Amino acid sequence: MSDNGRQDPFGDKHGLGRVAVTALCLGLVCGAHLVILVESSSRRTTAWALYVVVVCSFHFLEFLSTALYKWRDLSFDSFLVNHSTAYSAALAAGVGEFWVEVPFFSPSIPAIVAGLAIVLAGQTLRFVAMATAREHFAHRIMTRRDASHRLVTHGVYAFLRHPAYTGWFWWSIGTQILLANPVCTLAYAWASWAFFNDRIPFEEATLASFYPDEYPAYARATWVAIPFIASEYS
Ligand SMILES: C[S@@+](CC[C@H](N)C(=O)[O-])C[C@H]1O[C@@H](n2cnc3c(N)ncnc32)[C@H](O)[C@@H]1O
Repeated sequence: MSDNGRQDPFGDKHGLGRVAVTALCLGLVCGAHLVILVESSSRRTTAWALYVVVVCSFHFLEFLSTALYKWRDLSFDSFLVNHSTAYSAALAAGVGEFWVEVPFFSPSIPAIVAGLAIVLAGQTLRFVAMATAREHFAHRIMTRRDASHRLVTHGVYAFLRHPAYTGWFWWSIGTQILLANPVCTLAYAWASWAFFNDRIPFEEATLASFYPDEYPAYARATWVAIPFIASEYS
C-alpha cells in the first residue's frame, strides 16, 4: 500500500517500481529532447528542447543528491516530481504559455542565452549546496533535531545561508526567461519569492532553536541572495 492507503500499482511498498519508471521516463524524455536540440533549426524548438532537458536534469540531480548523500531516505519522492500541486500547476502554466504564444513570436537569442545562463547558475548553486551539506541536507524542514545533524557553515554556506533555495529561486525564473514567457517570468518570480519568504523564516527559527549559540551569529554573517526575504537576520 502507498502512504495514502491506495494499492501501489507496482506492488512495491518502497516505491522502487515508481523510481525505476520515473527514471526511465525522465531519461527517455530528456534523451529525445537532446536529439531534438541537436537537430533543431529554429529558436522555438531550441528553447523548448533546452527547457525540457533542464527540467529533466533538475529532477535527476535532486534524486542523485539523495542517492549520493542520504541513500537511506531514497524513494520516488527524491525526484521531487510530485513536489506539490502548486509546483505542478506552475510547470503546466509555463508550458501552456509557451505553446499559446509561440505561433506569434519565437524566443529571441538573448532570451535563450540569458535564461540558460540563469538556469545553469541556479542549478549549479543548488547542486553545490546539496553536495556541501551532504547528509545534513533534507528536502523537508526538520522540526526536531537528529542526533547526527550538524550546522553546515563551510563552503558555499560560509557566505550564503540558503544556497539551495537561492539556486532554485533563480533557476525557476531562468526557465521562464529561456521560454520567453513574459507572464510566467513575473508569476514565477512572485510565486517563488512568496514560497521562500514563508519557508525561510520558519526554517531559520527551527535552526536557531537547534543551535541557539551558533545559528544567530552564523545567520547574521551570511546573506540570502533572494531579494526582500523577511529574515530577522538580514
Ligand atoms: C531543503 S534543505 C535547504 C537548506 C538551506 N536552506 C539551503 O537553501 O541551502 C532544508 C533542510 O536543511 C536544513 N538546513 C538548512 N540550513 C542548514 C545548515 N546551514 N546546516 C545544516 N542544515 C541546514 C534545515 O534544517 C532543513 O531541514
